[in-house]
Amino acid sequence: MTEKGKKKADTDGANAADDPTKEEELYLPVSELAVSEKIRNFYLDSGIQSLYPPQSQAVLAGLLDNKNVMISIPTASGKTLLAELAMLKSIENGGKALYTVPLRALASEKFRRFSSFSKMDVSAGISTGDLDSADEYLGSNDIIVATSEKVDSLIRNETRWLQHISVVILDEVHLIDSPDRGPTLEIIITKLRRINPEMQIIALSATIQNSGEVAEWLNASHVVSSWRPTKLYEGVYFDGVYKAKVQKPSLNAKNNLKSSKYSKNSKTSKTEKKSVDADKGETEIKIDLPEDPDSCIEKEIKQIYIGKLPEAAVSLVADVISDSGQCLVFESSRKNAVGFAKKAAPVVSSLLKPSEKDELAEIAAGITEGSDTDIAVVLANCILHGTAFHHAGLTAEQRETVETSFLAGKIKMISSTPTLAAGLNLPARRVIIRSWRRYDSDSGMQPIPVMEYKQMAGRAGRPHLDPYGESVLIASKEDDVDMLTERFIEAPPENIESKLGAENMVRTHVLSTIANGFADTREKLLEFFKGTFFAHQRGLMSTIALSTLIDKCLDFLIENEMSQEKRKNADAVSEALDSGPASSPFQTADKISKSYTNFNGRSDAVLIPTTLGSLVSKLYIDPLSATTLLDGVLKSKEGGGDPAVIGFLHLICQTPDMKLLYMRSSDYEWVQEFIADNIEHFISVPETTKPAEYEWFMGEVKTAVLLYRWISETPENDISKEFDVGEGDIRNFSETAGWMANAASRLCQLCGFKSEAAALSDLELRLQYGASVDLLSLLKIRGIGRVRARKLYNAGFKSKDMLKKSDYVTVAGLVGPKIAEQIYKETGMAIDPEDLKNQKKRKERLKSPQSVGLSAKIIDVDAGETVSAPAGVNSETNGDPAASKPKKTQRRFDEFFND
Ligand SMILES: Nc1ncnc2c1ncn2[C@@H]1O[C@H](COP(=O)(O)OP(=O)(O)OP(=O)(O)O)[C@@H](O)[C@H]1O
Repeated sequence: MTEKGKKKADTDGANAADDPTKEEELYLPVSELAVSEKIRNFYLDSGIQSLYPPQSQAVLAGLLDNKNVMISIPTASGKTLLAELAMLKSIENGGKALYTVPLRALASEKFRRFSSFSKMDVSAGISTGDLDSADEYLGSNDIIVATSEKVDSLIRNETRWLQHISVVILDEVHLIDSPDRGPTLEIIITKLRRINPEMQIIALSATIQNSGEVAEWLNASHVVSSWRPTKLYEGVYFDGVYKAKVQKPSLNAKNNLKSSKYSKNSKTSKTEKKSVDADKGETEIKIDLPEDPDSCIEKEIKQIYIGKLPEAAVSLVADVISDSGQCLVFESSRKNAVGFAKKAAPVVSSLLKPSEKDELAEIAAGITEGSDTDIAVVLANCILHGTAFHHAGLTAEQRETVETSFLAGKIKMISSTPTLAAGLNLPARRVIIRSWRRYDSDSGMQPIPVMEYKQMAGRAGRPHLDPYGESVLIASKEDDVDMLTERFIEAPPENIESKLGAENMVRTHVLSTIANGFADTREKLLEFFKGTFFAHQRGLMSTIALSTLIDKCLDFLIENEMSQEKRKNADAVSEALDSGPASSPFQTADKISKSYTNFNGRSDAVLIPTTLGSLVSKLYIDPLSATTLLDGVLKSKEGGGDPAVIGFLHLICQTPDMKLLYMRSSDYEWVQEFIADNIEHFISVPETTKPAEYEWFMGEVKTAVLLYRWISETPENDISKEFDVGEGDIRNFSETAGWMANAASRLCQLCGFKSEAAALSDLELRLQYGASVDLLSLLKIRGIGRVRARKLYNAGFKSKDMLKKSDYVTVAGLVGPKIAEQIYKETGMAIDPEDLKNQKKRKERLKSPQSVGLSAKIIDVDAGETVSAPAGVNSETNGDPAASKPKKTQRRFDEFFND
């Protein structure tokens, strides 16, 4: 650190961040940062000369001095850079960093970024393995990226390198508010703080109302700012007019940027003019209002007249794309997201250049190469026209293609469900929030939360690319304009609230807390939970709620033999110490406290995890799932054993860890019939006289049938149509079911139920690959997949061993050269060089001048069987680039806009 920089950090510390008069510190030069020259040069070389004002604040608040900092600043204002600086500084001091994210896709994005740190000799790893593995091999990395669920499982599996973490980054910490993910996030923070009391915590969040409360909980300096690198206009569109306001940068809510040595944009132009498209009759008026004396936020208003197409949102999309911008449209449902991408496609297509169309055709071809489902074809068709949709029903690969093609500027518009708002960094010039209401099963259509609106709106304005961003709410009547402005644009975001009070959440975390030795008495359990945000936020009230919940959960765990309660006496204490997970790195010497006090009137006893309890904790399943699975297997054994696959699948669907498909009115008849036909295969069937239970049972059966179709090799497209789900949903269902099958198998092993353990282990593999049992031997070859495995099997190659008798050309003809090479490598066979030469020649022929271009790309895939078609397809295109579309895509193209 330079002397000057050091002095500032020492003397000013966190207080400087609260002092708006110290403007010269607002744009801290990178060259003066208290990090090594190597790190400074890395950023200087990438064009970052100085820190943005909120970033400077964070540094002054102790980011580089091992202090905890809670940073609540808008999207794209440079949070990741702050996380990087804190991590690099800590690593420089001999530490190790853990970067936690809410989504796997985000983990990959961050991992890609941190991999570029190899230039500074800093290594990065990503922990995406199964939720029951310790991933010890990652310990050699300086930075490890993981989702919060994965971190929770690493703690449960007592991963050793966790003890060496010197800085943890909590990305999107406002997700503490999420009922699904929030409790786990709170618990991992609480546990990590116990494991490494000296660890620095950097919490990153979008602007939320009560970030101060989170900062207090984390004992962190608080940096809050509405400063953005690009201006964000927030407004409402009605009847051809978009009226918007922009809020000028505000630091710590009260700071006002004045001109200074480092401030670059202290004044914004008052009379900027946008180019006017005469055809559309577009004009722009901007009026600067005087400073608002209360908030010190300057307001600027603009009004744009947008050419009216029959659909307002399409006009807004066309307007921004014709001005070289890109657009994100948020919808309330998947159906609407797909519908709007289709609706906007012809208009967007008319604005594309021929070269852009060619690029899009290649991307579309990639989509149809990867999947044969109807939805993939619709997506490919949209992409050909420059639009796309994005929702959880798409596969991870499809979503990634849409995201990267949008980031590269090729796809011009994405219409998406709100999941994208909380996800990747996908900024656009204009964000349109087409549906500001969403359906709620309890209360019907309801306005979305302000925080969600702000997250969506905040995606507008790409730093370094767009001069400004615009968010647009669409009013359907004039009266709605003011209402929408007040309800969303001018409203503060809601407070975030802990969701840890739910019994199922507490149950699973009580078990893991005992299993890892974080607490061994009821009192210590309560003490542990007092370290959570739930307890911090609720204060004294939480003690009553928590002690009642903990008692209830402990009763369940003791009754189901996952924990034992031993009364205090010398034997019990030594027994507890002996029988606990002695190798746990997290247990401290004071594991068994000398003084036991009564807890809630219960006995002063030691809590010990049983072997079953420890296993359930490591398997990362709800303890209730474990009892459901074990009870089911026991019941099936009592009934003679050997249940059919559908029986096991239904058992898995009975666990609380599985999400279920909804019953539609058209489902009742066939599900009832299916139950009647297979009644003897179900391990338990509720009585029809209990309608609520029976209704639930039918949902479980419906989900089990989907899984059954998947493992019976029913094509994905057929499953999609039958159950009205996307390919991504099929993968999610089968992945969770596979995880439960694995857990069930391990539980059976523990209980000595060998044949059930083996059957469930086979089922896990089948769920993983979506294939019948006869393919299992082949499916163990990496990257082979169920379709290729079936081709090999049908050609007589029924196992790895039988493949050893094959010749390369035949195998390559069946599965394509790449996979054939992989098979040969894995089975230890050598490829005859002559065979390889012939194969290459064949490939070259396919790349002949007639085959070049899109059609070659589509046809020349690695699945050998399709390679015979290029000439026919190419002759169809007749050299016309517009006709260079995938055959399949074109075939279904006519139907595309008609439904
Ligand atoms: N001080 C800076 N000077 C110039 N560019 C910067 C600076 N800080 C960050 N950036 C750039 O701004 C862009 C957005 O930064 P970043 O991704 O860190 O924002 P973010 O707040 O993490 O966004 P999000 O909320 O979407 O995750 C990146 O391209 C980054 O390189």
